[in-house]
Amino acid sequence: MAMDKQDKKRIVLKVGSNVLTKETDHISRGKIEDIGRQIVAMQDEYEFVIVSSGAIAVAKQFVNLESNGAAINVKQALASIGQPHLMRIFQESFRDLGLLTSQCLLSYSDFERAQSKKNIVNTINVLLANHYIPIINENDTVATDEIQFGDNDKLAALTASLLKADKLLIATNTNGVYTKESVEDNTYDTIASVDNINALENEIIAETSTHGTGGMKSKIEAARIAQEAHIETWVVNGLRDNFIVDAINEQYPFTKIILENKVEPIN
Ligand SMILES: Nc1ncnc2c1ncn2[C@@H]1O[C@H](COP(=O)(O)OP(=O)(O)O)[C@@H](O)[C@H]1O
Ligand SMILES: N[C@@H](CCC(=O)OP(=O)(O)O)C(=O)O
Repeated sequence: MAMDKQDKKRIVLKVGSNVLTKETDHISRGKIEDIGRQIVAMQDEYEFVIVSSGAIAVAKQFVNLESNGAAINVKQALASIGQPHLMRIFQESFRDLGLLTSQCLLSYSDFERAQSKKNIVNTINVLLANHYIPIINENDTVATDEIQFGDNDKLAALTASLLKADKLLIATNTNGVYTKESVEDNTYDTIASVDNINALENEIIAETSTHGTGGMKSKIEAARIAQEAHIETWVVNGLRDNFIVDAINEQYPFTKIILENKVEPIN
């Protein structure tokens, strides 16, 4: 039996540049189709809001900007060039699967103004009620480096908390957060479930991947914001096919950052 809209679980899914490029120099249509197919498979039970990076990565495949200006402004210009291409790829790929898309560009300062917050919630609720999938990115042109340009992990967490999401999924290029020791000896053991964010922070090494911006640090900071809003965060491996459905069915290792003092049931 199909569920009422109100009964659907709301997932905010953040996809990083590395996932969208599958760690290459090009945006992967195949990955965007993989995300779309999973949304179709789950749409009776879940509604999705996507926070997508990739504007800079997509622009880099077309242009090499000449500039003596600050590196941040070059990135902002690249984002401006890449964003419409990124949206076109989402729109075309999702349309072929029968999914409707929309674009929302948000800034951190929008989350500090009551009226803006109200408008974000109301707009996104209208979109979802009409079966449009909101695809959010930071409004990179107006972003400033003081507020950490390029940290879509935090943007996704603020969005999840504003929209009262049931879960925040951060898709990256690892099987979640690995223990520091296992990274150092190349065995890569995933921390399956954790409620203590301070302890988790100690596992991070200062490293980002080829296209990545915030590294694991910004994902854990995002999880802290989500946890404060009583939302569980899952750090999942977006490079795998079917990574959302398989995470829900616990078919590969990933990290759950659960609410504080919540004891996980023993299977
Ligand atoms: N403990 C850890 N476990 C897993 N990845 C880690 C850890 N510490 C740092 N990292 C780094 O964080 C990267 C993911 O973040 P990032 O490069 O910003 O990717 P994204 O584009 O998905 O946001 C990993 O590829 C890895 O290099
Ligand atoms: N807004 C930028 C992305 C910044 C960002 O957070 O990147 P990532 O670490 O890959 O999630 C873009 O669209 O390229």
